[in-house]
Amino acid sequence: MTEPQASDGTADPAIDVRDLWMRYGTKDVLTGVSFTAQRGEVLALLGPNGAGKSTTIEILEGFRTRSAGEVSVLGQDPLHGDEAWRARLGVVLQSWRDHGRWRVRELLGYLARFYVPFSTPEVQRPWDVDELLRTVGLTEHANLKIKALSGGQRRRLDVAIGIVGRPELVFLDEPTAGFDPHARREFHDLVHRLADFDNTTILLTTHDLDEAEKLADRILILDKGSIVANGSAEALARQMAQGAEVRWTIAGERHVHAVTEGDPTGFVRGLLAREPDVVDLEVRHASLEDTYMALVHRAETGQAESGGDRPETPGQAGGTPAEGASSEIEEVRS
Ligand SMILES: Nc1ncnc2c1ncn2[C@@H]1O[C@H](COP(=O)(O)OP(=O)(O)OP(=O)(O)O)[C@@H](O)[C@H]1O
Repeated sequence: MTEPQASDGTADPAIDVRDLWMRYGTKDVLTGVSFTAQRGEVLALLGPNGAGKSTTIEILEGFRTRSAGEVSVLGQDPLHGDEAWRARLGVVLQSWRDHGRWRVRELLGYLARFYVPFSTPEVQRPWDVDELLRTVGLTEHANLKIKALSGGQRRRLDVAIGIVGRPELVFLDEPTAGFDPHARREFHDLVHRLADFDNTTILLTTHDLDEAEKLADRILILDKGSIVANGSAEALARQMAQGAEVRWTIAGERHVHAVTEGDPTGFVRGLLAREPDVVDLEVRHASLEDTYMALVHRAETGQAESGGDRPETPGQAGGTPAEGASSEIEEVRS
């Protein structure tokens, strides 16, 4: 795919949002959101319920009029996007329940035809329907009525509908809700394929942090209308100084040590040199869930970027790296 080049020779970002504000009545739900997505990047937009994720996505899709700020999506202001611009976008909404009487292949074939006029030498539109059915794992269900599909199959169809026009940018709102683990794995492979081979830019929302960590090049955390974190899962963990936790057993006694800075390998090497009887050695890095909980907690309690108490992150049996705020701490647990 040929990418548009900016005057400085770099590719234009697929999404460029600057100081975006949204007010519903007297309530500000977005208060100065800024971020970009480069071509081929996979971004996960995370945040608690009501944080403003759907509002942000709907503004980018051109379905909602913003109160203030600058927004460019594939080089266009979404408020003025024409049909040709819309044909370059794919949208997978949280759910839609019409077309129940249509059959799967029939509906995809019908929708595919709308994209024919928007085919270009670089991007041939639409996607071949049988190939698309194979890609999303619906070949066996191609002749079923849509109302006869299971929830997960229906979600695969939603994804197929979103990408049938071979979009350059796809918005996926909680795409794998209702997927079984196998379908989820297949969907993740599809996202990687779209991003890596077709250079498709993907912005997804999810409440599944494991999914965000697996799929996203970059994670944006939105809380109470503003972006409180923007970076890879590793960068966010570093930003929160959430290092690793080393656990081991000596003579039946369990030990835990938090390494809050740098690579835990040095600590492990020293430990093994010092204690030849170590067994059951484990190194556990902070999960995205640890980091997410810490970042949202920090944003909501107004703690400063550096310093302040590090919050406890709930739901972590046996403690988290964040709890061992000092690398001097060494606990013994039996
Ligand atoms: N049309 C509307 N009119 C008034 N308030 C709205 C409207 N749509 C959303 N809101 C409010 O804006 C805030 C952000 O909602 P939004 O749906 O963008 O959040 P979200 O992050 O997508 O949440 P969730 O994770 O629950 O889907 C919420 O407080 C919501 O009540």
